[in-house]
Amino acid sequence: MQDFLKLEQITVCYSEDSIIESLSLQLPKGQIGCFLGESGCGKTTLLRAIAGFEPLCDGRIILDSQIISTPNSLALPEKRNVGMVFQDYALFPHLNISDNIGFGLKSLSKKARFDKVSELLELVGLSDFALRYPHALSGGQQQRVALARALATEPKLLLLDEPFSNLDIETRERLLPELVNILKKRDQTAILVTHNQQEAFLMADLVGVISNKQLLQWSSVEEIQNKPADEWVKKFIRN
Ligand SMILES: Nc1ncnc2c1ncn2[C@@H]1O[C@H](COP(=O)(O)OP(=O)(O)OP(=O)(O)O)[C@@H](O)[C@H]1O
Repeated sequence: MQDFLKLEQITVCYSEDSIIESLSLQLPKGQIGCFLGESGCGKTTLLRAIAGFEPLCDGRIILDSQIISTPNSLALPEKRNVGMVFQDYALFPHLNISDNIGFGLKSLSKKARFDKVSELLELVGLSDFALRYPHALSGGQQQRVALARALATEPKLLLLDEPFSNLDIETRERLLPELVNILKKRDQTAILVTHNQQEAFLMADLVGVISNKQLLQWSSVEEIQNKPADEWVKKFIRN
């Protein structure tokens, strides 16, 4: 399978301090990768570097055969065709839910835009909320709008930072297989950051365990569970 996303020995720093050091991985098209690791290990920083919000100190990032980050060049987030769902939703407060989801679809005809927004509203279970404004939705509902908005532009790569953290268990259990289903149907390549191992194991084709600035293992769920790379991964996975 052709590697669609390649991180080649990337180092990400804040000021003088490196947060991620010489990290490499490949993700084939249509696969879902997931980063796991203890709080503060750099999962979000890594996601932000892939999205183009953080420059690299070293290495390069290649997406669909295009170099999108090196220490000397950084394709802007909006130019690299990467969608991101943030922990804090980042919805437009002055737009209703339909317009939030359809924000990136202005080049479509009114009808095509309406159909696309309707499909996404249904996907995230918010068809009855199309005309509401973000402040009148629960945190979980806002998170689902953010997800629908990110999927709307059909990005080459979808990045999800703790996308389910504000959802109740029932919604999470309903949405998770639905999300995997829709990503797979669209051959959507995605990377997810989560604290929840169960979630990672249910969703991911490839799981990455990060600790001490390094990617300790990047492999299938089965391999992570049956052949952990070292004692640290073994202990972390069993926790
Ligand atoms: N803008 C910033 N400037 C300086 N240091 C930062 C900045 N953002 C994050 N850090 C530091 O970088 C490290 C990694 O943070 P990051 O948010 O990437 O971790 P994380 O694994 O996503 O954590 P969590 O699971 O708690 O969300 C932390 O030590 C954090 O304090």
